[in-house]
Amino acid sequence: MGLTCQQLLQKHPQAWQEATIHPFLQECQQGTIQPQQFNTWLVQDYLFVIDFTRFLARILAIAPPHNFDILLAGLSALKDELNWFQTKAAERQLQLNTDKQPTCIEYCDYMQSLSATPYAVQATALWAIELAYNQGWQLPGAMPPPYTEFADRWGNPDFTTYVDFLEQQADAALSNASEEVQQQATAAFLNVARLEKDFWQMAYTVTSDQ
Ligand SMILES: Cc1ncc(C[n+]2csc(CCO)c2C)c(N)n1
Repeated sequence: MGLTCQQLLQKHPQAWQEATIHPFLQECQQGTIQPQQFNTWLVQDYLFVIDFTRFLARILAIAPPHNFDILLAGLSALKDELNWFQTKAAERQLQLNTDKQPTCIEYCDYMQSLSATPYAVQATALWAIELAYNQGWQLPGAMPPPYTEFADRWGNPDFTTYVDFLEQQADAALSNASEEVQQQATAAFLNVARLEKDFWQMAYTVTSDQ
């Protein structure tokens, strides 16, 4: 019996809710988030996306060629994404040349460690990481400025379509995976969910000098 991404969501609703529903996002939607907390998240997410770019490049290196279209689209979108983070940070006068916080380090180390796992596991993790932002920024509903463009960037229908393609690719890789690989994919999904929750929380626990 194969494993699918939808089964992971159905079997672990609590873990996934905690990854995608957080006071940070609700306060963005209400316009009540403290700028210092938002800025902490923004800088750390930029540092995360740099490592995510390397993670995606390593996935491309082991992907079957028929998955290249989607993965290359994702990689080339990251060029704009990183530039956009730099623009947002400059607008807020934030220093991007900053140390990673422990949660950001843990998440980046985790993505690095996934390179030792089979493609099906990495494709599942990639889908979960992107879905977390797609749903997280979509679920609260329309956000007021200056958060509108953040919510639109990751909640928009084109990004949802991209995440759907990632799901299809992960499902295809999982469909002929052994029991052991399916267990690894489940563990990856749960790790991503936990790290996403911790990443939102990081904005509150860290006293930022931003
Ligand atoms: C902690 C954290 N988790 C997931 C994402 C999602 N994400 C990673 S790269 C990227 C750009 C398009 O592929 C997006 C949306 C994030 N940014 N930060």
